Amino acid sequence: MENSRIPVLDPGLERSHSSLDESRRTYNMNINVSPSTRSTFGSRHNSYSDYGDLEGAQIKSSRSPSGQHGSFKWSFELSHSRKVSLGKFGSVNSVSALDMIASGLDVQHIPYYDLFVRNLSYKVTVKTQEGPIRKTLLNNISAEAFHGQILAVVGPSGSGKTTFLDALAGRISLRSLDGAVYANSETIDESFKRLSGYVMQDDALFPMLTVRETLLYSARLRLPGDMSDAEKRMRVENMINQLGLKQCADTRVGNEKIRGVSGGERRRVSIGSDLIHDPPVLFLDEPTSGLDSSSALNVMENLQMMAKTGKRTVVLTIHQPSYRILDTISRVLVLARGNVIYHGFHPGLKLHFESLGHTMPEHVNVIEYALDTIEEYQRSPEGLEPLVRLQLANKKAEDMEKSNDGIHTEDENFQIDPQPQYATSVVSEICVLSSRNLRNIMRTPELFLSRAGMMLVMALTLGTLFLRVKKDQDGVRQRTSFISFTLALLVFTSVEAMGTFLQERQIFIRETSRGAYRASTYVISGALVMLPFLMILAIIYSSVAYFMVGLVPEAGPFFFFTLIVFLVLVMANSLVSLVSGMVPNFTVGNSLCSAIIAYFFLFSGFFIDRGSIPKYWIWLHYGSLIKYPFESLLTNEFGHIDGIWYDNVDSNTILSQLSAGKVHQWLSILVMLIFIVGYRIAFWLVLKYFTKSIRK
Ligand SMILES: Nc1ncnc2c1ncn2[C@@H]1O[C@H](COP(=O)(O)OP(=O)(O)OP(=O)(O)O)[C@@H](O)[C@H]1O
Repeated sequence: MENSRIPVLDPGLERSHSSLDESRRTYNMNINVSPSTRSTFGSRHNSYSDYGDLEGAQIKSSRSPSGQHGSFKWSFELSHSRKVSLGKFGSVNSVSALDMIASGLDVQHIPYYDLFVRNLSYKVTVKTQEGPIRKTLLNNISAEAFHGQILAVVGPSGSGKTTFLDALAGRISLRSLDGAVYANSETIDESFKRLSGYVMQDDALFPMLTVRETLLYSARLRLPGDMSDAEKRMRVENMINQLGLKQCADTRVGNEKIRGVSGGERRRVSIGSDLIHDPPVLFLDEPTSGLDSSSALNVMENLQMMAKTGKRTVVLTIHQPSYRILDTISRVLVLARGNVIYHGFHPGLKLHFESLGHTMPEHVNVIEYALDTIEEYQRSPEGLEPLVRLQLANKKAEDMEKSNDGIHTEDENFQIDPQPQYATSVVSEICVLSSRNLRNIMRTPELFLSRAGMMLVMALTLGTLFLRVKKDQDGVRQRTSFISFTLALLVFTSVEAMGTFLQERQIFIRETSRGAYRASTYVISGALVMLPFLMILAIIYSSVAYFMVGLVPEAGPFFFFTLIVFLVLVMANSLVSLVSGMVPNFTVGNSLCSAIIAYFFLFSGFFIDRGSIPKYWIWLHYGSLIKYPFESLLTNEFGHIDGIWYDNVDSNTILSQLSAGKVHQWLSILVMLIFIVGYRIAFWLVLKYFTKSIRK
């Protein structure tokens, strides 16, 4: 992308007088506007107050020079304290801010970002029957989005609305884009991504959490670690009020299967959880899709209010906005097949099309009319060409006018604030994510209880099949089979854990794409939360099966057996998590996991002893996650029962026949721990580098 700096206009403003009148709680300023600056006031900004963007004070009088130079007065009344917040608007504000500080005001700067898109193009390579071709998804787009306003991107289906939004939101690799996107005067980069929020079309939320809990977890992850929990809770309550969610604050979010809040409310929860950290720029992909007209209007009014009061820049895509929704939108960008058809205030659309000889019927929604006209052109032999040409001609005239007036809308004085990569520390992320995981598990006890029930049934089944084994040749075979089937059942029944991650994947992508937390803390918290549950499962299985079968009746071997069962469950869970990070859906994941586990079994040493495995397959024997628990459990059993078993065969002989000798049990545990850590690291790498929503 182009990285040139944009030239900036010397504001040419001079202050001739300023004062703070404590008794009347007013602040006054006289400003002289030089001839070279006048048109700045006449075009983009309507009055000096637009530069001020005051919060904590009420503008009393602000006389706009409206394209004239000369002197004008500006004053405001303090509402509560001496504290006022100013927008970041270049040297104009720097002059006034310094002046206000000198007069005794406590001036804060709020970061505002205006977006300037310049000649943005995006092409992808598409495979066709005739071979690969380059398809243009965005063609030379220029547009602006200002703080405090909503820019709505409209157009027929497939016109490139989502692609445009993705390009602005940093969801398309910058290397693949031609042209430039500036936030104030800086080209956007990773840092900009972190100060913007992105609300996807699908509401990826945890169905079992309530609205308040969802927003609170989002606040704890996205707001700075040094902010107190009470402040975070207050922010959540404000957000609930702002979004009109008070009625359903303690209702579960729900989804298609679980009864929860309404579609419109869910949409607002999504918006709230991406806005809780108060990003100055917000992108929303079809925030009103799937909503009835009143919910859609409600969402848009909330967004308009947020844009205005929080001075946020809102860019969203929308399909056919109603009359009332149009009132909430400041400017529109009409796209068709990746081209700009119109950019500006929506009432201007009528005039725009009239210049081509069309007449807009009375009482017709201007956007609907525009979309219908575009459809007509798309179907006509000349295609969109006349519309694109008209827009280019208008833009050229507009640019000329601006350059004659010496207007440069971008300002070099304000740059993107350096953003910390993550809001909170690793430890805090682990705590919040673990707490959220735990709450989700507790809210779905049936999942754990069914797994525990399955363990019990498995233990009883194997327990009765191998009931009270003897110390003879049959007993050796039965013990070996019991250990082997135990491992098979433990590992195969772990595959069901895959569903959890696959369900959460969209949430993970949504949250991490805006830097809510690290992939590593997600992996660690996921593993930590599972440990107590897996331990309970291991205890249930061991305490029933071990004594029914009649394995070594000593405490040491029993606890060792339980420990191995636990580690096998953890190992299988880690493997399944890794596979779930790599596959597109449960069916593929299930088949892949089953195939991997079957291979691990085949090469574990139970079916084919190590000596009989061909050399070129031996790596699979050592890579098998079953081999180590299998050998250590055999040693645990036969190593503790001395004496002759049958026909002069003792424990050592049995062990060497089964698994080439007694293994060092603690070494096996170490290897199992290495497997667990290895799978988790691989899972983290997959999440970090491959589970991204960035388009190339
Ligand atoms: N990776 C891609 N490869 C090829 N074509 C693509 C790719 N991504 C998007 N497109 C095409 O680009 C065009 C614009 O897609 P986009 O999703 O931006 O449209 P849209 O205006 O948001 O559509 P809708 O209103 O239906 O959501 C479509 O024709 C789409 O098929």
